[in-house]
Amino acid sequence: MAIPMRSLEEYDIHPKTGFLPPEPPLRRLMDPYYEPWETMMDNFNGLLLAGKLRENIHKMPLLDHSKLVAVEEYRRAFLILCMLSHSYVWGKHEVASETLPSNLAVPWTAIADHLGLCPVVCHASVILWNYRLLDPQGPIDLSNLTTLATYSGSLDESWFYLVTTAIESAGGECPSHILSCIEHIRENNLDGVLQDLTIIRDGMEQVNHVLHRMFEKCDPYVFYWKIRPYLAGWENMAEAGLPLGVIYEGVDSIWHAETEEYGDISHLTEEQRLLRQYRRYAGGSAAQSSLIACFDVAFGVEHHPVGEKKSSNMPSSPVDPADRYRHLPSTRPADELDENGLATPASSGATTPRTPFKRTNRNSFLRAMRKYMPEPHHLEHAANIRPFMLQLEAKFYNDNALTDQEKDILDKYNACLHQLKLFRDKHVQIVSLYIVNQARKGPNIAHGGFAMEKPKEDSSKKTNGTAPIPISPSSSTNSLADTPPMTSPSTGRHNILYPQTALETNPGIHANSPSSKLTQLFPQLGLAKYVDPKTKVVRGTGGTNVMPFLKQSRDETADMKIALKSPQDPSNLPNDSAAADENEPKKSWSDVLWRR
Ligand code: HEM
Repeated sequence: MAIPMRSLEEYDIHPKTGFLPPEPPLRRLMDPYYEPWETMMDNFNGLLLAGKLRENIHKMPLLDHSKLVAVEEYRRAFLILCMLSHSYVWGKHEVASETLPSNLAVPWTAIADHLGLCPVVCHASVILWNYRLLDPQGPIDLSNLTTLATYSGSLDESWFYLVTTAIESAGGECPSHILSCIEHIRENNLDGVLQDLTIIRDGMEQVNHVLHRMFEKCDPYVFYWKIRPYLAGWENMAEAGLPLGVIYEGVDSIWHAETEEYGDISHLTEEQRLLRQYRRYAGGSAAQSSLIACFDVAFGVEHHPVGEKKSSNMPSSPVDPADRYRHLPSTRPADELDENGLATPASSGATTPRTPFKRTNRNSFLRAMRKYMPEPHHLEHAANIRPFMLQLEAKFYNDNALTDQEKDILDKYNACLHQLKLFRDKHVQIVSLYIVNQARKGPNIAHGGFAMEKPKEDSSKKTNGTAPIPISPSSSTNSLADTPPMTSPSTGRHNILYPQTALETNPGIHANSPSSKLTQLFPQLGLAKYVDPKTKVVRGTGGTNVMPFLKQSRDETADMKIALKSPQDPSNLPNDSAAADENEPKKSWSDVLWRR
């Protein structure tokens, strides 16, 4: 018997807006109890700029999340805590903080648990729950959107988020039609299937149209050097001084005598207890978009570990043995130690939340990203559309008897895949421009692109052409002025200002930091590298080797197209992937180039 489908509500899908909530997110928590958070948000960019954010956060009370009622309030609170916490950890020209104070960590973790998320910035917080309509009656598109919060206060950052919000809106009708398509397949309602696929294809075309607009108002330089650093999480961040992640104060240190947890930890040393407070999370990435993941699930796109599968369009490269994402990483470094203090491979995945994954997605990075999507959005439970298309293909070859309507359905399925492939084509170009090029070129000027007065030169201390570090005395105890430099002059001063962008592989661990002691005790933890020093291969949010990964993902999408070849016509043997797709445009030069 067929398993009944979950309802749209259970997936938290709206028929028109998809994964975006149908009403714009709350602009403010109205309960005066939460005023300390909202007041911080009123002054957020200013405090960060003035170097006063951390000290003001220290003065904030620890608020009880349980006074939040509606899910909209939880989402607003989550956005606030994402903004404050990432700014707290990364600062502005401050040393990254290994500790998140309890007044952020405790409510953030509880709210994340409530929403089925991890306490770290994610796509849902900055894209789905971070917009306002200029005209409340107007559409959710780029002519009518503005953001509620940004880290940098820049229009480029707003545009980066809003393009992505507008993508979610443009494809908003697709998720409900994916579910109805599956329902229509079960009912053998082929008119319905064709209609659903047509709507999905049109939505995807709109998605691609919006993605092209990223270039208009988001400057790649600003993105890479001023925005992306704040979206970084604390996984694979040894170079930034966070080899073990961040200590969530008060979260994993509250032990209740009546729970088994208490018995578990009573024998632990102080260091082991400290280690248990560290959490490691990937940062925010649109790879956490439920919409794109839902297309993959619907069309049965198979993703593999990078390099593992030879795609028809790409030479196979060896699986990168240094890629942390060959296994699902644990979010707590302590989980990687067995009782003897030895590291064990992290095979189990997230501690928050646990999700069963469908086998079509064998790429661990993409699977890991699922735990940064709101839990109801996981469509893995739903059957996908592909098995029906494979049935049609088999019918064609066995009986040579597809009806015109069945052929139309296959064509539409291919057309949807083609749109997804076009999306990934354009995305590869974007990443090349916004990340790879920026990382390779480095900042305009060595100290991070800031114009500043050249100090009087002391010829005896000249450092091979790099400008001095622009640090003014600050009241912050964590200011860079107080600490020894993290890099030698030859490795580039910008890494001191933007440690998240560091290309070299020396762990930037500070003397006397909690992690410096712990990494001596547990040297096997926390020193993962994210750039190959020889090739300078740039890795993404989670240590993925970005370009091979994204190109493989694009090719895996194209490979799913089902081309019907006439068995009578030998010139039409498989491999002519364009033949089945009436919508396949002529290859552009960039297409040809990207394929090389
Ligand atoms: C300036 C714009 C963008 C940049 C620089 C960018 C960068 C990246 C990077 C570096 C990755 C690799 C994984 C990671 O490290 O997180 C990635 C993956 C991904 N991004 Fe983007 N991205 C951008 C915009 C978007 C937008 C607007 C979307 C739409 C929702 C999107 C969807 C995805 C998806 C779905 C993946 C996973 C790989 C795949 O499914 O093929 N990205 N992106």
